[in-house]
Amino acid sequence: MASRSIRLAVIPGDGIGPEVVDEGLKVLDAVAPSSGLAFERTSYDLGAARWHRTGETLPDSVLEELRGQDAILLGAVGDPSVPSGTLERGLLLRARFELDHYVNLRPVKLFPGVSTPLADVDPGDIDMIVVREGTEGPYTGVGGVLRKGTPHEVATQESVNTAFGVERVVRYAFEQAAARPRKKLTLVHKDNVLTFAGDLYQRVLKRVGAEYPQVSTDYVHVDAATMFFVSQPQRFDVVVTDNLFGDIITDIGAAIAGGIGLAASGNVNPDGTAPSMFEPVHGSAPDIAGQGKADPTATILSVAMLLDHLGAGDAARRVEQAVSDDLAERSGLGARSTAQIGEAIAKRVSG
Ligand SMILES: NC(=O)c1ccc[n+]([C@@H]2O[C@H](COP(=O)([O-])OP(=O)(O)OC[C@H]3O[C@@H](n4cnc5c(N)ncnc54)[C@H](O)[C@@H]3O)[C@@H](O)[C@H]2O)c1
Ligand SMILES: CC(C)[C@H](C(=O)O)[C@@H](O)C(=O)O
Ligand SMILES: [Mg+2]
Repeated sequence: MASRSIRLAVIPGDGIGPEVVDEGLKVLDAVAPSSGLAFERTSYDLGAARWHRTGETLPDSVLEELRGQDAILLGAVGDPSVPSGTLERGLLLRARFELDHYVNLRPVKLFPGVSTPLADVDPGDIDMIVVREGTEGPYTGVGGVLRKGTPHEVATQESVNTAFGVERVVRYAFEQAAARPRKKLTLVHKDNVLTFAGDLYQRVLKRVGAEYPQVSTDYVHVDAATMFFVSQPQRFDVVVTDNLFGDIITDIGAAIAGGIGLAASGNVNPDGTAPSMFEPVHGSAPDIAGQGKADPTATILSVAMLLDHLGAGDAARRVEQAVSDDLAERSGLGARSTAQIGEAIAKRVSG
């Protein structure tokens, strides 16, 4: 069978980013020959080291190169030696915004044999997808500061929500819900306080929902959602929420599903006007960087999402199965290094 050629951009980034990406690529190399895809990889030197050297975060020329790729795999960005926000906004958010990643897809699933801090959880109780809006909300950078450094300083950070932006992400979430057995979509917001944005989300949910009579909908305030994630995770099937709420609840989602080292994500451009970008939910973890302690599983599961996105569903399922088998045996294996976990999963995929 002739393989379809895929241009894959790899952005290892900072801290544990390069360590976990190495393992993700080992697994990709193991599955690629039987995936129907042939990957041509280009690695991009972006992150703290480049910023120190050149002052650049994501130069226009690199952004244009990224646009020409079919998909992107990213490790993590951010480093204590760089002012907070410089790389997060200048590199990661710039890529998400410029490449119109309006869906930030974050599955929250407890794999068999993985321990969760929650008591009395049955298999299947933690199995949801968070559809986080990716290009709007409080993330756009609208706002500013007056009288900085004085006792009268005023800092504003506005949440931008457009009918266009809300409708497209809500519609995507309905499509996800319609394709799942439970067919349930929960809007998570804070419409009792953020009345303008919350009301827009509510009206769009109702209007678009009329086209999906088979999907049941409900609404949970974000503060209550943080509680229900921990006390009744089985309430949730597909969740749609804004950019900031989605950021916060998916770290909780990671914690209930076995830890941040297992949480995968895709920054998806569903219209295909630019490449989608896959990355673990976690950050650069400076506290453990360079020690071989990082769990590469989140990145490996992000590789599975990347394969799925590229139409290689069978290969994606094989990677997920290999991860699931590895996780099922993990508790008996003692501590393993980043590379040992990656190699064990790659071996399962190959053989
Ligand atoms: N997508 C991204 O690139 C991304 C996401 C989150 C945070 N960040 C950035 O990363 C830096 C650190 O942020 P933070 O400390 O809030 O979040 P973090 O996710 O990097 O780390 C939080 C905690 O989780 C642990 N952890 C994270 N990933 C792990 C893994 N794979 N295996 C084992 N343990 C893991 C860390 O050791 C740390 O104790 C900051 O600069 C932040 O802005 C980047
Ligand atoms: C680093 C930061 C910009 C990012 C976000 O807030 O989206 C991160 O926390 C994430 O969850 O991917
Ligand atoms: Mg986050």
